[in-house]
Amino acid sequence: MDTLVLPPLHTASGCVRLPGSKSISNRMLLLAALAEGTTEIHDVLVADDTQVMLSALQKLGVGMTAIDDHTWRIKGCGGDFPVAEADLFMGNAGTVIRPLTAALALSGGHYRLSGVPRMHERPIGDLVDGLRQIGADVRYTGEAGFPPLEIFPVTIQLAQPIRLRGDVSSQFLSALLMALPLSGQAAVIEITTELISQPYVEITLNLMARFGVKVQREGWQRFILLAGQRYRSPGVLHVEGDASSASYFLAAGLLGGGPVRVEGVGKNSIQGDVQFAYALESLGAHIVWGENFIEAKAESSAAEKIKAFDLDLNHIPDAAMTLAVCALFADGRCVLRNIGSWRVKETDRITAMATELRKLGAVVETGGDWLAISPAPALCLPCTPFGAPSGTFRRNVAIDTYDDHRMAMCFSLAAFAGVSIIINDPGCVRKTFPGYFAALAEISAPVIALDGPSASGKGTVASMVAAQLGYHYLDSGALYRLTALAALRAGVALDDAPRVAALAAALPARFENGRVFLNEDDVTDAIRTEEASAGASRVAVLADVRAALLARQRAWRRFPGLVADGRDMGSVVFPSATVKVFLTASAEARAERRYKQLIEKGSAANMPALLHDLQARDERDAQRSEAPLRQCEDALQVDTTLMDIAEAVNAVMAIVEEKLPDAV
Ligand SMILES: Nc1ncnc2c1ncn2[C@@H]1O[C@H](COP(=O)(O)OP(=O)(O)O)[C@@H](O)[C@H]1O
Ligand SMILES: Nc1ccn([C@H]2C[C@H](O)[C@@H](COP(=O)(O)OP(=O)(O)O)O2)c(=O)n1
Repeated sequence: MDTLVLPPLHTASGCVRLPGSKSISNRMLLLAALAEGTTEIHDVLVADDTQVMLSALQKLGVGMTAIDDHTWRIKGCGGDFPVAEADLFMGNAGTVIRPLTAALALSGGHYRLSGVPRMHERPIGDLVDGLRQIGADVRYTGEAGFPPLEIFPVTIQLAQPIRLRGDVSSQFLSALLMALPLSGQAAVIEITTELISQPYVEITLNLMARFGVKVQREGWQRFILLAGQRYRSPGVLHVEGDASSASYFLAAGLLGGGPVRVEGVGKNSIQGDVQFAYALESLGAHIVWGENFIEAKAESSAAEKIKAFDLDLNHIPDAAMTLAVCALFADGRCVLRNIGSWRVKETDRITAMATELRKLGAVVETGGDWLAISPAPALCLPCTPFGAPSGTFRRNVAIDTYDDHRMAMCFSLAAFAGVSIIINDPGCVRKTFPGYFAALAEISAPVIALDGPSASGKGTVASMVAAQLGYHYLDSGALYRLTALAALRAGVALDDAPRVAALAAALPARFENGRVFLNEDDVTDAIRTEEASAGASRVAVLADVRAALLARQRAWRRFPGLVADGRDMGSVVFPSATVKVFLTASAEARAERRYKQLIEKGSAANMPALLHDLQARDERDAQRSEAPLRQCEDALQVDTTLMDIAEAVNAVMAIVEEKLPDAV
């Protein structure tokens, strides 16, 4: 089994672009297929659960074109699927099997629906009961009440109101609501129990309205559809970012100090899970709401724990899992209430959560629909950006994830206790967020930033420190050199900012085993020539070029950590770096090093000319308006004039040991 070792995490800050919402993506894809006309859907989530929907619709003969990875053009079939008989694989995607079962039951075809073994343990009886009341012929081919299912063609009768339970999953109601307009008849649904997870039903009603179908609702008990309503394509739609996925990063903003901003959801989101931000506020987070972002940071910078909570979380069952892990950091017993739906999700989440939290040392009590978590006294930690005593937390615990993406994602937050955590089968996040760990690393993986002038030894020292720690290494200067080389080769003037920036943004660069490639061309030596060095220094003054390279540099921040060298690593690219070193040496010492380097390579070298060039480059790097070379206030200086390489490495390692003791 694959495992991922997360390093101890201490701080989190930065910005995360969220993947598209799963709930919205799958509803929009289905409604577009059921509509008349063509719909273009942008920002669709690319993950297992949406792939299940796309594959099923494709198999049903719906006309679909991928414009790019995240954009689909769907030619609606008005509910008349061109393929009238099919076997459809539903994986473990509840947001696919429930609505498709209802839509297919009303479509007049013959279909078989099955999924992974866990899907065959997840109840669907309430929906089937609802469908049978209107004459649908849906049969269980395994155990009664559970998939797999077989659906036969019938004539639908909507004379009586449909009586439906709403206390196991709100998806049964969403599924019926989305399917009923296919009948063209008037319909009434009466909910016979409490309706859980109501905000998800609101998403359904909202999206149906965008496709032209209005549902009248009397409280959460009665839903009325007038006759003759048909879905019509609204043209172009955009999927919001996933609010459940946002919860991990917002929680990281609290546990790791923040601020952490998630982009793609905001104050006008139609997803109920944005309410998680209010829950987090009650734990001590400071939240800022924007049109298209939410930002979280710890309210206080003093050493304190997060506040214990007792919350009814029925409205945010998915994001609530994130709160369960936050409870490890609380100042007392925390209670999560009204979360019975956890029992029928990807796994029995109440049992799974309790088992894994106990491994970390928490005392956990469970009930049918609740969970109480008391951090063991040893776990009552101060919020970590302010110095958690990591010796008190169980370290290197291996967390089982039960093929449940949310178990993997929420338990990653336990690393903010300042201990390493092992995530078993981390790949299960592919269900809704394949890039989750990369995104978490970009805001939280430890960074050691080494800045300084040319030939101070940055590259040599940074790569050796990275090797000692097992960290990744970013030679940011190489990106400027590659940009200059690409421009020289393409005949683009080095001061033509827009064109050089375009080259920088699309740089087909690869770093492999110490070699550097532009496309398939090994340019390791070519970027070190004097021409490329002078060119790099010229393109580095262009603001557009620096902006174009920013995201690329930040993407190097991966687990277990990064050593980055350059001119602005600590000031601009990684301002939250845990360790910042300014490496320097006298101009004479640096010129002498370059001289030796050239002689060793067998190149001609002239000491006075080298010194002159180096001073000119220092001047240009220091005087430019964009990210000039300077020592940050929070950087420690290491002057290597009188040090050899080993001494310089030791000097930097001594700083690392003090600032990042658990890395060494
Ligand atoms: N402390 C040092 N003492 C002597 N030579 C050094 C030292 N640090 C680096 N060098 C040598 O100086 C040259 C330039 O070092 P490099 O790491 O490329 O500097 P930078 O990345 O700062 O431009 C290399 O040949 C390297 O071996
Ligand atoms: N983060 C960075 C890294 C390099 N640069 C500029 C500074 C130099 O002129 C070029 C090449 O950088 P590099 O570190 O490879 O150069 P030296 O080895 O220090 O001579 O790019 C920058 O502006 N910002």
